[in-house]
Amino acid sequence: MTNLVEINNLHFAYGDRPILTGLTMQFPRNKVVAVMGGSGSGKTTILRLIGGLIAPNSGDVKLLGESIAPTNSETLYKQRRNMGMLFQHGALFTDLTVFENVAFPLREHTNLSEDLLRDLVLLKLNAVGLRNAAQLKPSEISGGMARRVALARAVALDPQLIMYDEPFAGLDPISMGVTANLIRNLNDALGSTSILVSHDVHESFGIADYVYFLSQGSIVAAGTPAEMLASQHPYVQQFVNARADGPVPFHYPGKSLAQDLGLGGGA
Ligand SMILES: Nc1ncnc2c1ncn2[C@@H]1O[C@H](COP(=O)(O)OP(=O)(O)OP(=O)(O)O)[C@@H](O)[C@H]1O
Repeated sequence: MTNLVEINNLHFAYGDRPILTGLTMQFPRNKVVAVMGGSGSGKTTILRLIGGLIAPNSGDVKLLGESIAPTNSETLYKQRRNMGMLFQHGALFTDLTVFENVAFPLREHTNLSEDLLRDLVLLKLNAVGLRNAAQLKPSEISGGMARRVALARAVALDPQLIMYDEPFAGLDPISMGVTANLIRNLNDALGSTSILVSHDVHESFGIADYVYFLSQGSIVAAGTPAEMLASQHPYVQQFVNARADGPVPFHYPGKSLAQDLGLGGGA
């Protein structure tokens, strides 16, 4: 099986508001795949569906050929064991040291001896350059370092799938580059598959094998970063060139301003 994750003709709505409409995507093994799209286009929703936090209305998400089972806690628990997630606001536990933050998933999911656990945690911290910060508390490290600790924690169990939601948000340019390289290197060292949700074209294109552009609930363009840079698709062009005007909507969908102000007029 070449795809670790497959999404087939998936529909999802929050209440009566459709978010994803006929979404089909593939995430091949050992690849870093970026998912890009305007604010509110449904990128985080895709990660939540893959993580089984929410269930599709129709269509399905498969991990290793098996449907993600949000309603079967035993199956979902096993599937989650194969996933590392770095969510947008995935903060560290502030009262635990850096070491204990990374040890947390190992303590939760395994019965490793203290010695083995210590070695594994130190290896993960070493991979993100923070072995010597193991005994510090989150309040004693920088934002970029905290992101790297969260990264070490996300890969503590050597997951086959690693999902990143806006991993570059709020980082200075150097930390951004460091984080991007880490995402690529961890993916290759672990032989895993990474899904990267990000607005940052430069960093994402620098490390991704493949890029999906999401708009209005489905994929509007996809290809390698080089293909996307050469694409004439107006949506891709607006994104890649960071233009304020274009098909990427600025307004949250709903009534027009004229309607809201009681001036009549169309949508
Ligand atoms: N729990 C929820 N209940 C209702 N609507 C929600 C919920 N979570 C998200 N939404 C809506 O679903 C849409 C898609 O949200 P999502 O977070 O997936 O977008 P996104 O592409 O990740 O956006 P951003 O880049 O701004 O983080 C948004 O319009 C949002 O308002």
